Amino acid sequence: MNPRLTSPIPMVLFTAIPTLIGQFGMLLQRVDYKSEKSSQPPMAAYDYVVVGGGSAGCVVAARLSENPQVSVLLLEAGGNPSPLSFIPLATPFLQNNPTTDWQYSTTPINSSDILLGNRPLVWPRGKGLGGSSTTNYMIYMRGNPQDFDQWANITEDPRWSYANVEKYFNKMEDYHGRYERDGNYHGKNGPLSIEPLKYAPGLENVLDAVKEAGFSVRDLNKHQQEGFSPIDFTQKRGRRHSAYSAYLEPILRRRNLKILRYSHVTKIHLDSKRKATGVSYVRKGSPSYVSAKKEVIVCGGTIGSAQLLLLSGIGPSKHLKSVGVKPLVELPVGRNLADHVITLVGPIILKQNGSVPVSSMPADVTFSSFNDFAINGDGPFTSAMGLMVAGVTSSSTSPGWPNLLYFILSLGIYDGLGAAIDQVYGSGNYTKELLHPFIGQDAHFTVLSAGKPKSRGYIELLDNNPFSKPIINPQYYSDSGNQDLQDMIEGYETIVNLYENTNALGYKLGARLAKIPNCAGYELRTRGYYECAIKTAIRTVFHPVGTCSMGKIGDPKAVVDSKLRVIGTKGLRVIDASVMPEVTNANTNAPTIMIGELGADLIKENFH
Ligand SMILES: Cc1cc2nc3c(=O)[nH]c(=O)nc-3n(C[C@H](O)[C@H](O)[C@H](O)COP(=O)(O)OP(=O)(O)OC[C@H]3O[C@@H](n4cnc5c(N)ncnc54)[C@H](O)[C@@H]3O)c2cc1C
Repeated sequence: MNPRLTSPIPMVLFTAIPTLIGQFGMLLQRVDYKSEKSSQPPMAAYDYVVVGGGSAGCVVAARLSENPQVSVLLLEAGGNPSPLSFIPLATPFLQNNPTTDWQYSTTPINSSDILLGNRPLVWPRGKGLGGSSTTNYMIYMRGNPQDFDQWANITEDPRWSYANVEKYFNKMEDYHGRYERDGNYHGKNGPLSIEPLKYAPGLENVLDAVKEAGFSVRDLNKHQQEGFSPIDFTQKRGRRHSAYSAYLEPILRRRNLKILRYSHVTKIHLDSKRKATGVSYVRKGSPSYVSAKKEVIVCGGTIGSAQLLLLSGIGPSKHLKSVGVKPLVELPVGRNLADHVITLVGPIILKQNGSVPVSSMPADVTFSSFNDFAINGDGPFTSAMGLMVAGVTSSSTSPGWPNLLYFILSLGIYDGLGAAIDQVYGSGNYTKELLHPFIGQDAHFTVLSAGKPKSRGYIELLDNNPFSKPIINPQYYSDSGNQDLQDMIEGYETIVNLYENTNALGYKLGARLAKIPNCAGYELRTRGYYECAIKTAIRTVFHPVGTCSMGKIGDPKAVVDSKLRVIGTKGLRVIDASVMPEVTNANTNAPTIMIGELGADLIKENFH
């Protein structure tokens, strides 16, 4: 037993934290809601109307309004980022929280051999300025160069090749990460601050094991190749640095940029020539309309953008008719939904007869660690869920192009950890019960993800009410060749070897994978066991993309062209994660911000 994990903080108090944070968040939001009064009412028309102030929307609004000659309106359904969002340690409490999150869930994942079967999965999406970049885990990863070359192939537009998008990554970065001294590969002086991992008990053991297992420890953002690395985060002085902090906060007083919060856009209006003329929105309960003189730019994210296009009559006509929306433009909106499905490998119990350094939220929350955070931007408060190492490897089907993604978490098991994980995923009491026998033990977990999944899901409208949550069916593991599952099994084996068959972790720390009760019938460390474990707790790592995919005209999957213009319309673009035709083998915030930068340049081509 590790005494740090059976903290002196009474558990009743600790497990009450999510509720307290929820109540506090509600209070803050009430104040923020009341404060949303425009000193000047919005104008009747703007050159550009941007819908959604998330990762991409903040970039687009900021870059377009750099030109004082153009007027820009940004409409965001939520409010300002919650003050809690700046504290990385509080990240898990921002999800599934009505003040910061849309609280979407999927259709029930139904398969008889899935323990979480017939249960919808929680699908968090950030609500408010900064969007999901204000609620995410801040991991900074560009993706593999081949991921972007794949987009260039699909669109037949070299703008999306890595050779071209690299300059946009450099433009957005103010890089002070782990590899700062490693040449000029990263951008400096861009708006988005990137810092190295600051709190990671047990990191050296993992890095030693990685090398023993034959992998390199290398910068995964430098022409991504197989390997592992301590994670770089979008933080500034240890605080979250979201798209809001990076792009909008510094320009809030710009005169040609109007931001309206608590403004939910309900419809895009198209004239008889399919030109976008403006949008309807509901601001603090009151309906309104605003005209767009040049363009409407939809940045509502993978769910929000698809939903808004569908509500506006852009999508599969059969579906639109079935929910009472008049079809105007036939496009596969909402289809081609790709996401990084995950399994949580663990708990991996470390050293049975003594303790090793691991992070533990109750023990980490001390006055002195808070001070360290407030004054130095350092210490446990900079850490979200004990995240410390990321990795990418190639399965046997994808040599030379990594298609598996790993995140290693140092997380000792305290009473309340299982409930915190269940809160994030909406997985009932599954994790709480799984971890209960191990309370007080040092542990790691690995989030293992199919980084280049073949399975595709869809988003549809439930009805024609813009405030109804859409139907989300991710259809994980539905690919015809069963490739996603086979890749995940290989990834599982990689992690078990890393922990159990290396000196640094297996021998010195006695790392052992704990068995999942649901898979008791399978021998541990067999493919049968891995398959059972993977299917037992299917979850997301929150990277849905592709519902407004870009492609060349005539491509049956394409919703926007390579300039991100909605096909068959005028004056209407989508710029956000939904346009990725294939997900990158990486977290999706960095590529989405890059899409915002490149997309803004595409619009600027028409400035003169
Ligand atoms: C819990 C979580 C953890 C994640 N962790 C990471 C991570 O560690 N690293 C990483 O790189 N990526 C991570 N991601 C993914 C990444 O944050 C997203 O891919 C990225 O933020 C998507 O950006 P976006 O602009 O497409 O959408 P969003 O950032 O979600 O922005 C969409 C915005 O539009 C607004 N909106 C939607 N509909 C409307 C409407 N009708 N009217 C007005 N406004 C509207 C929303 O409120 C929101 O502000 C995570 C995501 C989540 C949810």
